[in-house]
Parts: sequence; structure tokens; C-alpha cells
Amino acid sequence: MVPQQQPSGMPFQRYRPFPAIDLADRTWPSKTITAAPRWLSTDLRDGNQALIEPMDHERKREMFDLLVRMGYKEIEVGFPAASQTDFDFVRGLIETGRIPADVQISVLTQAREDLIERTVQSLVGAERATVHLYNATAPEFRRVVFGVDRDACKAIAVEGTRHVMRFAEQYLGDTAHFGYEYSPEIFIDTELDFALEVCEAVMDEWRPGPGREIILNLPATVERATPNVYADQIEWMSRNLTRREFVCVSVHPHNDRGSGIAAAELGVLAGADRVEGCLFGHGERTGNVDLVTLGMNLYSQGVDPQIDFSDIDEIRRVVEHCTQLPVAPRHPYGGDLVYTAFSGSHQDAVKKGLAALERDAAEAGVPVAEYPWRVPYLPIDPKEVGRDYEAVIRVNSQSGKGGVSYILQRDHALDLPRRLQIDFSHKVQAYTDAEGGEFDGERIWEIFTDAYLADNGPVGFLAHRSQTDSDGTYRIAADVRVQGEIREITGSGPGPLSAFCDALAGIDIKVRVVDYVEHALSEGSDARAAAYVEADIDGRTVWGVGLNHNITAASLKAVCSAVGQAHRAKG
Ligand SMILES: CC(=O)SCCNC(=O)CCNC(=O)[C@H](O)C(C)(C)COP(=O)(O)OP(=O)(O)OC[C@H]1O[C@@H](n2cnc3c(N)ncnc32)[C@H](O)[C@@H]1OP(=O)(O)O
Ligand SMILES: CC(C)C(=O)C(=O)O
Ligand SMILES: [Mg+2]
Repeated sequence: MVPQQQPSGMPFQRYRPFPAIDLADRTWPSKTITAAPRWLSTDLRDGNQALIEPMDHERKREMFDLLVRMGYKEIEVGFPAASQTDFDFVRGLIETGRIPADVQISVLTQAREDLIERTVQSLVGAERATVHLYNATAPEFRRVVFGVDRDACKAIAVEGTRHVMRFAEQYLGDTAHFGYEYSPEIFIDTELDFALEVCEAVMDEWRPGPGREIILNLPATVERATPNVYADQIEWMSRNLTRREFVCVSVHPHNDRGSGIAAAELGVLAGADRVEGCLFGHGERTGNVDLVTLGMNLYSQGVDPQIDFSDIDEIRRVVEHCTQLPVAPRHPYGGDLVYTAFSGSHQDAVKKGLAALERDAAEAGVPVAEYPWRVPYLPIDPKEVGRDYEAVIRVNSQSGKGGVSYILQRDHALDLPRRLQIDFSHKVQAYTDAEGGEFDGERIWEIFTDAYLADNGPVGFLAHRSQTDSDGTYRIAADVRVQGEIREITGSGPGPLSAFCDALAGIDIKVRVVDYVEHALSEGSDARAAAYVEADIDGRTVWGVGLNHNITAASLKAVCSAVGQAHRAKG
């Protein structure tokens, strides 16, 4: 029987579902994003206004420089009428010539004459600048916050626009590229016909045309619906706006329901030309939409985001320093753990995927860094954002043979045969179960060394001499340590392993080799070899490992290692 869920007892009846949009012929669901939208970073405004401790001058400058380095060309740098600090920061950017010629700064203001004047004054001397004006248009805000009807609400926007134009003419004659952005705040809760009416009235004032665009930013100020609803709203606006070719439709999602990314992406499918957000999703409450995730999502689809994320840890460092807030370990693309597999089946698939990639690239004669990326569980190549494979596989109690053998291969070039991988991973598992937590490469090597290389079993290999008879019989004399004493043992057989086993039989150690694998560890004069022996000793199947400059010595050490394994298992 299916388990029966119980009523939560929480007062969910207080909430109403968000109404769907009547747009039966919507086109966005069957579209694909094929090019980067225009980006605006509002880290220095919406992000900054929501910080526990707003950024000081130094931090703001560091953030601005980072955004410029990454390639953002539209940057909202503050709310200059809010405080002297914000005003001075904008002045500082302009007066110190810090703004590259191809970067357009913008500043936000309420639709109040005195604030608009001060806002425009902050921009004097800028080559490229946008004034961004907002007023809330949603019914609840008209009623509760402003106490106005629709007409009075529209008048705030229109008069605000008029003031922006008048003050721009008065103060910004030298500004070569002056832009205007209008936001009907709480757009998502505003009746669509009214949002359109206000935007049209603002446009009538601004008069967009060739060479004179207007940015109409349609914010999901507080995200309240599934992202398909936002997409419908954007498509409806995009279709119904007049002078559309001179309008840049911009989306500004917040992340209250955790679907800000989806809202932005669907908004772009629905016709938005531009996206406003913050690095790692800082901003009011749950934050603005995250520009890093959006950009990297495009990248992972083979679309150039036109933003450089190649040193994601440096981006994260600067953002954490400026905001004084941490980026979560599981944050998409930038978190500490997002390129890491802990669980056995994931590790196994990643290990095989990386090996297959190398193989396929070599077969195709293409450098692996240029070969199409397809590795299970890793949506992108971590190297492309400055991460290495060190962190890709990490071991804890959830890990299996794939993970531990990957680490041995990565750190020590040991390519363990499959059954030895299983043998070793059981040993590691015993430790992780007992001790808990994560085991790093050093700890895994320690366990491997203790288990297979410690040379503390009943017989230790020291040296050997050999000769081959004319009939092909291999004869060996080996110096071994037995119970603290050095002894010479001798034996013969078709090859070194069988001859050594024959010699061991002479001191009552019976070994039957079942499988044997060897490989070189490095090239050149100090070449080292690894040998792996699977043996039947006293009715037990055990593995032994030997490392030496000489491949024969490595294989004889591996036999002694297997004897040690059997001895410990018996003990
Ligand atoms: C969704 C967003 O992120 S919007 C951006 C929000 N950011 C900020 O508010 C940060 C900067 N703001 C500030 O520093 C201050 O709010 C200031 C300097 C702009 C204004 O300060 P004050 O004059 O003290 O007003 P206060 O902060 O109380 O704002 C509320 C007033 O502004 C009015 N108001 C709010 N938004 C707008 C707007 N877009 N256009 C016109 N008036 C507005 C309200 O109706 C209210 O008016 P009232 O006092 O007559 O009732
Ligand atoms: C000022 C506007 C654009 C805003 O930040 C919002 O509505 O979220
Ligand atoms: Mg906002």
C-alpha cells in the first residue's frame, strides 16, 4: 500500500494561487537560446542595498573592476541620491577615469524631482550613462504605499521621465551616450494592460526612435509564480509594446521561490533582450538572479556568454570579500563541492568518462582540451573555470573502488587491476566506516602503503640473482628476510615468479600465482615499475603489490606482499 501523507496543519489557506496568463498561442516553449542576452550587473546597487554591511569605497571599486574584467558592459553603480557615499562613489568612478570607454554605467532613482536632480548631477562628465527610474505600479502598492489610483500612478512615471530628460539636458550636455531605463516595479503583480499603459506613456515622453532606445525593465521584484507565468508576461509585453524595435526589453528576476534562473531563461525565450542580476545571486531577500549561473548555463550549451568565467575562484573570492557573505559549497559552478563526486557509482562513472575522453580525443587526433566534453556527472570541464581534477573525486564512506583507485592513479600513477581495486576499496571502507569524514589522497596512500607496501609480513624481499639455463629454466637465488634473519633461498621454474614461488616453498611458504599485472610508472633513467600479484595462499585469494626500479624485483616484492596479506588475514 502507498504510504498516506497527512495534512501539515499549517495555515496554507491564507495564500492564493498566482493566476495564469491567458496566452494560448505563446511561442517561448519551443524556442532555444542561441546567443547571450545583454547583461546588466546590479551588484553595486540591488546587491549592495541588501548587504548586512554595504560595501565601502574600496570594496565597491574592487567589485567594479572585477565586473569590468569579466566583460560586463552595463553596470548599475548605485543609487546616488540615497547617500553621500553612493554619490561620491559615482563621482569617483567618473573623475578618476576608471570607466572604460565601452562600459555604460547606470544609476537608479525614485521618481521624485529632488532625487532625480541629484541623481543626474552625479553623472556629470560621464561618457556613457543611463538613468534608471522606477515606481511601483502593482495594485497593492498603489493602494497601500502610494495611496494613488491608476492615473496618478502613471503620472508619477511620466513626470519622473520628464524630470530625467530636463535635468539630463541641463547637466549632461557632454555625455555622448545618455540612456534611459524605466521599471514598473513589482511588474509581475501589475495588471498587464496597466503595465503596458504606463510603459507606453513613458515612451511617449522619451520618444524612442533610431539611435534613441529605451530600456523597459520588467522586474519580478518578489518572485511569486512559476517561471512559465513570468515568460507569458514577458511575451505578452514584448508582443504588445509599440515601437518595439527601439525598446530593449529587460528582465530582472528575484529568487524568492528559488526559480530566478529559470525565470530569466524563460524570459529570454519569451523575447527579453537583456537580463539584470548579481554575481552569485546577491540581492534583496533570496537575492537577484545569479549572473554566474546564467552565464555558465549558456556556456554549457555551447553558447558564448560573452563574460569571462575562466577563474571562477578569483571571482568568488572578490565577491565574498566585497559582500562579506559566503558562496555556498553547492552553489552552481562556483561552490566548493560542485565538481566533486563522493559516491561510488558517480566516482566510477567520472573515472571511466575521463579515461574515455582521453582515448576518444587521441583517436580523433584532437587535443583533449578541444574535444567535445562528455563526462558523466560533470556538466562542464572544471578546468575551464580554473578548477583542477584534484577535487573531482573525494573519498568518504559513500565511496567505492572507482574513487580510491582514481586517487591512486592521479597521485601515484598506479593503475590497479579491477579485482585489486575491489580488495583495496574494502580496506578503505573499513576505515571510513570506523572513522567517518573525508579521506584525502594522503590518507588513502597511507592505507595503501600499510596494506600492501609495508614489508612487515613473514617474508621480505631484499635482492635477487638469476640465470637462465639453455633449456629455458629460470634459476633464482634471492636474499630474503625471514623472522628478522637474512637468508638466501633458491628455486627454479619457467619464469621469475614461478622460480621465486619454488624458492619460497623451500621455507614452507606455499604460493600459487593466479594473476599478474605490471606497468611502468615513469619514463627515463629512474624508471619505476609497479607489479600486482593475485595469489592463492593457504586457500585464500590475496593481492600483493611491489614497486621497484627493476620490474622483476617489483614482481617478487609483490609476491612477498601477498604473503603478508594472507598472514594478516589468517591472524
Ligand atoms: C525594488 C527595489 O530594489 S527599489 C530600490 C530600493 N532601494 C532603496 O530604497 C535604497 C535607497 N533609498 C534610500 O536611501 C531612501 O529610500 C531615499 C533616499 C531614496 C528616500 O528616502 P526618504 O525620503 O526618507 O523616503 P523613504 O526611504 O521613507 O521612502 C519612502 C517614500 O518614498 C516614496 N517612494 C517609494 N518609491 C518611490 C518611487 N519609485 N517614486 C517616487 N516615490 C517613491 C514612498 O511613497 C514614500 O513616500 P512617503 O514618505 O511620502 O510616504
Ligand atoms: C528597482 C527595480 C528594478 C528593482 O530592483 C526590482 O523591482 O526588483
Ligand atoms: Mg530588484
